[in-house]
Amino acid sequence: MAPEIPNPIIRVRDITVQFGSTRVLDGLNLDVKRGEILGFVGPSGAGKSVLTRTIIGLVPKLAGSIEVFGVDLDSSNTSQRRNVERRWGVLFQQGALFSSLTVRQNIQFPMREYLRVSQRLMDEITMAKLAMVGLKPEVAERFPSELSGGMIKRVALARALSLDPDLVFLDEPTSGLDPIGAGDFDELVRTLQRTLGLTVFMVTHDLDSLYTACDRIAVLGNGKIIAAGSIADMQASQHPWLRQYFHGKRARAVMG
Ligand SMILES: Nc1ncnc2c1ncn2[C@@H]1O[C@H](COP(=O)(O)OP(=O)(O)OP(=O)(O)O)[C@@H](O)[C@H]1O
Repeated sequence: MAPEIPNPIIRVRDITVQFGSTRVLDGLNLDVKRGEILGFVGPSGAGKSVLTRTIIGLVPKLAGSIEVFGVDLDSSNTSQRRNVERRWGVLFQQGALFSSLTVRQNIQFPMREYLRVSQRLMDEITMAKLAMVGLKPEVAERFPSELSGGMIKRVALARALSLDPDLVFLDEPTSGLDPIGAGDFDELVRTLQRTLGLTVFMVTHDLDSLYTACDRIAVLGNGKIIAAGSIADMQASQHPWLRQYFHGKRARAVMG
């Protein structure tokens, strides 16, 4: 386990998650620092999405505690929990936009849930968010089926940013994008993190993202964090999975 971080934005302690008799997370501990982009990696099926969904409350845990912004999510009341939820945004795997809603309606979805503002103000915020993620205003009236994969990711990011969050969860944001599209997306996330002071929890398989966008990396294996640190720490690790991942053929291609 990596050393504890003072006043982390997310503090996960001894989390255990099980489906039937299959234990996916097994006493996992993790801290996420304020203002960092944490890249969360690990073998396919290790439980990266499960941890993300457990932190945001979509998957029940068997044991352990989760604090976000210093609030223990189990002992908080409904209004405290809503206050925490209002301060995070989520980009789910595959973008997960509502297919029957336009881009504008998708981006306004969290606003309707959490804000009490006029339609006109919501429309103004929507246009600002579209510009923020590099999309033209006319995209607002399109449906998800009329967008490219890269545009869908950008709209999903705009939706995640709709409530001006302090923290965003990105679950494989560059999956399905070509290398140029993925590189552009990483750069966008980096720029937004710097300009908005965001903390970013990013599940990824993309080595380029780890090198170009992430400040720190945490690796999941056998239900626990097996390593956490900088890219240099990962490269120096003797753990077999890390050696394969950071020194294998794909890594050599990324490193040139
Ligand atoms: N709701 C569920 N019910 C039963 N099993 C589940 C459920 N959600 C996830 N799992 C199982 O938990 C394990 C971890 O899944 P998860 O999607 O978190 O992996 P991952 O590390 O994100 O993988 P990938 O990198 O391939 O996306 C898998 O074996 C999956 O089948």
